[in-house]
Amino acid sequence: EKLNAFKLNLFSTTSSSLCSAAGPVLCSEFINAGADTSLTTLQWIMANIVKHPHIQAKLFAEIKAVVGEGAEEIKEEDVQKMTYLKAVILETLRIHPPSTFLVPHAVSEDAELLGYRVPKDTTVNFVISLMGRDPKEWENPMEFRPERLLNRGENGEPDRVSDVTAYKMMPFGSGRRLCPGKRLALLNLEYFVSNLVWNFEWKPVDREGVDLSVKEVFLMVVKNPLRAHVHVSKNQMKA
Ligand code: HEM
Repeated sequence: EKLNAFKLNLFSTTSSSLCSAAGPVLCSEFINAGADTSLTTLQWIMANIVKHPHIQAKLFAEIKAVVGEGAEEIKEEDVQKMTYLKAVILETLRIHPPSTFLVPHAVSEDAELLGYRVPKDTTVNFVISLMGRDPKEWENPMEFRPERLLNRGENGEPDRVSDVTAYKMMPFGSGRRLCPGKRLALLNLEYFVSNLVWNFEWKPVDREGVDLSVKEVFLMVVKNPLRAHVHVSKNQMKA
């Protein structure tokens, strides 16, 4: 309890006092909550990219359209222009959020949810791993189709990623306890995935395919770690 109270104080203190007094606790908190979740998600994304060559090709084409031929590294500012990349990452988080549950939440006053009465102080758990696969919300939910998360741009405007992560799927939670690392995590994933696809061509190992079975070890991880043939991309050979 003391530690939790301390952590709460941490988030409300000024950055200068954070640096001097509470920096190490904040850092370890962020490393614990941020490392495995990000790494697990990266594995799921790459597994889906290897399994679906047409998605890898479309991603490569988008990257090329943004950076042009011969670029060595995809930079932070480049990924902001890559809408399909963002949709691939979100589509992965829809089907494979690393966490099954959110941390338990509670209602601070009597509430009604979908016809159910939820009395004040009741603990509410969200099974986010099922939300993204709900056939009432998602057509053919187990199909990996990033396009479903894109809104077509009108009057020549570029496509946009639909903002569904707060209600139809919640890989980062929602509300005031929303994952504070959400933006950092997405940026990291966008950076890694774009560079991995730009610099290498990923193919499944012959006859093995890609196994998307899940293993629950606190997080929902890839049961049989991804094995793939990795080739230096033609683009980099030319460069
Ligand atoms: C793909 C990567 C990540 C996913 C899917 C993820 C997901 C989540 C989820 C579901 C929660 C619970 C939110 C809720 O109950 O409403 C959470 C909390 C948290 N996350 Fe993340 N996270 C990721 C990356 C990160 C990173 C990179 C950091 C830090 C740098 C981070 C720091 C935290 C912290 C400190 C909490 C606790 C917040 C609180 O209790 O109020 N996470 N995350």
